[in-house]
Amino acid sequence: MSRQVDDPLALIPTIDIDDDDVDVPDLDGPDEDDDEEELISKPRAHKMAQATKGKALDFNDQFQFFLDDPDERRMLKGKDNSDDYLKSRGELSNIDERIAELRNRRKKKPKSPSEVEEEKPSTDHLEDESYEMELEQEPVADKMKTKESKKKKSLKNKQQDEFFEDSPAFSPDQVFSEMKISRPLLKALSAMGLHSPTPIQAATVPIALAGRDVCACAVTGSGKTIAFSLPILERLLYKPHQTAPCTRVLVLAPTRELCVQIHQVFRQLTQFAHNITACLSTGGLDLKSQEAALRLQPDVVIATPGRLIDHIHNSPTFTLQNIEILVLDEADRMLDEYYFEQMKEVINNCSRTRQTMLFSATMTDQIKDLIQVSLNRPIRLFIDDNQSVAPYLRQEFIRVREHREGDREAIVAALLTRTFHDRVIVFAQTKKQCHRMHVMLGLLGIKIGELHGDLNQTQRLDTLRRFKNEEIDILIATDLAARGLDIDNVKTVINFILPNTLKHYIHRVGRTARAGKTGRSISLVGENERHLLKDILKTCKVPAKMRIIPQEIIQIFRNKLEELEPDIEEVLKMEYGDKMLKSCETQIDRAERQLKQAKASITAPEREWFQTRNERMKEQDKLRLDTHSNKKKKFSKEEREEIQKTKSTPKTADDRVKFEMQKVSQFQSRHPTEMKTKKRSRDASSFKTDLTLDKKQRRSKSAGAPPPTKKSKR
Ligand SMILES: Nc1ncnc2c1ncn2[C@@H]1O[C@H](COP(=O)(O)OP(=O)(O)OP(=O)(O)O)[C@@H](O)[C@H]1O
Repeated sequence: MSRQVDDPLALIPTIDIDDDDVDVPDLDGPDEDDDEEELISKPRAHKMAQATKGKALDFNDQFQFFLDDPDERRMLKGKDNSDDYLKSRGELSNIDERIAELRNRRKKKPKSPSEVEEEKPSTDHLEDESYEMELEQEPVADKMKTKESKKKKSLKNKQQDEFFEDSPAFSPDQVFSEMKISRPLLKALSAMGLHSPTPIQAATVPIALAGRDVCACAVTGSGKTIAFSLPILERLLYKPHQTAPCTRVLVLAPTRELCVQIHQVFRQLTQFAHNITACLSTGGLDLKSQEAALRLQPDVVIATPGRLIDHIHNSPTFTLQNIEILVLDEADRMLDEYYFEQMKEVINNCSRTRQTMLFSATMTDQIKDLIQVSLNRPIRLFIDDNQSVAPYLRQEFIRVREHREGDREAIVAALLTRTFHDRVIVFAQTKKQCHRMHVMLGLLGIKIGELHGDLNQTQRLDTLRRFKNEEIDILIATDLAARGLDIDNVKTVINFILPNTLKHYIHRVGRTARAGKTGRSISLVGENERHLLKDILKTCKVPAKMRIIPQEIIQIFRNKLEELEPDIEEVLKMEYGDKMLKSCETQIDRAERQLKQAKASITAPEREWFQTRNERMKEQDKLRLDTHSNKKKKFSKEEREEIQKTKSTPKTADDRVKFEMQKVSQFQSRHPTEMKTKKRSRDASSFKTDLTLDKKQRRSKSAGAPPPTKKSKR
């Protein structure tokens, strides 16, 4: 391993990423393509484990996060959050029971030739060269372009260098006991089966302990959570609060699932340090019990931005004024989408003397703006370049030919029934497609669960729990599951469609090959996605593979899925009926509650929010990918009939893929070249001004401004 501390522009290569140096296990074995289906079967998996044995000494294969935390389950209080309640309402099991019923009905029929064929083992074919050829075919002009952009980049890097400081050298062969960490934490690490720090941990802990701001970037699954948790806990242990208890640490993360996971790591690390308290504050969990927990002034709060802002404005005793350490985990994702304004609000509410640590597996330009304004002389810890996938990830691609886009569902069905039977995450672009594939693959007899934003929090956590506990083999998810989730032993990630950007791709495939383990990603690539494929291939350190599934197999699965279509429709229709019924019941419940409150003349105080209703709706409209708006549009009779007609015509496999593609391209046109648009940089600079103003200035700014808009009623 080499270190480049004297070159301030360079990344700190704690993991050497040159092809020559990386000890990548030979996942391919002998180049016998016909044996490919064995790769995931048990004997081969064992072989893979053997092959990597001893090559990833930084990681402990045995370590696991706690899966069923009683405290988190307690948080899921109230009827919305009780498993039993949902089961009694049939919400958790209904869909799977219906699928099972329809399968039983089908089983009674004799097997069709397609079913016989479907059960035959895979004869997929793997090729190396095709994509290499593709790279060779790149026009010279492209290469020139790359050189040019490198030049620009180095200029920009120069400017950034004046801002960043470099990390002091650290020993890559350290063990935790050699670091300045207190006994209770060392004991906890040892109980978790962790003995030596990963490179990002070895680099971060001493710097963070010295109180410096940190900007860290390391590949997915490299142990970033413990990298920031350890110094935080050490500081809390070493420097207990002087006066009354108060919240001293805030960890912000983009998804509720990720917060739950970080909370679990804190609980594990504090198992021998009972005086440190950590509390979750995320949407979807019971508001009242969270308020009660926050009133106790926990040392650490782990939160998603939205719910935290709610507490800042509506929980009287809760304040961020005493925050000593702020962690922004998966910071780039939080700046995307709906979190932009909310991040501003949270950071502005934190004490200005805080230490800030920013972590991400990928860096964007927008995040660099955030770093400039919210971090103070940060130390830059870039363990890998910011476009790396995990070192032991094997990347495969399946070409979807032009005019054959409708094959995608059949291809995924073929992969899951013939080759990749368990520990697989399939990513789709939309919630609708996720749900449809749950039904479709369930009807094929696959034990599957879905994870996306249309589910309530209990359902989301329950699906995750079932997948972690291996009660289901396949998880089908949107990008909600792409960030930060650490699920043990995910063998394969399948992209039904390539995601919006390279960054999204890196995070998706980062759900496998974690903590020094091996893993595989398989992405379906159509003609429209070739530009992103090229970008991916440029970043490949290990040659990518092209998987070819024989067209006759795909056709068999297409026929099979067409046969299943009436059953899929039936399940979806039944569900729609249930949904309508449930929505009526909810409305009745709400009306009854309002009536009761009116009678008792109790009106619950309205909750405050930092934006007015109008501002919020405007922001949501701006961020929406489709043309649908919050404002109710009045349609003419003809328009209504037309909408009804398109809604009722059954969609074909091609239509569905087109819809998915449309979503991807809507995102890309909204974020051309990953948020480098003028509009976005304007947004970022406004962020800059807002953040550099101190509280007094902000108050006088809003006093001088036209009518104050912030702090509206929610
Ligand atoms: N020092 C260590 N030794 C062995 N295993 C470790 C160590 N630190 C963390 N791990 C393991 O690494 C896995 C990934 O950790 P973590 O989720 O923090 O990664 P991450 O870098 O945050 O990933 P992502 O970018 O996807 O969020 C955890 O399951 C944990 O088991």
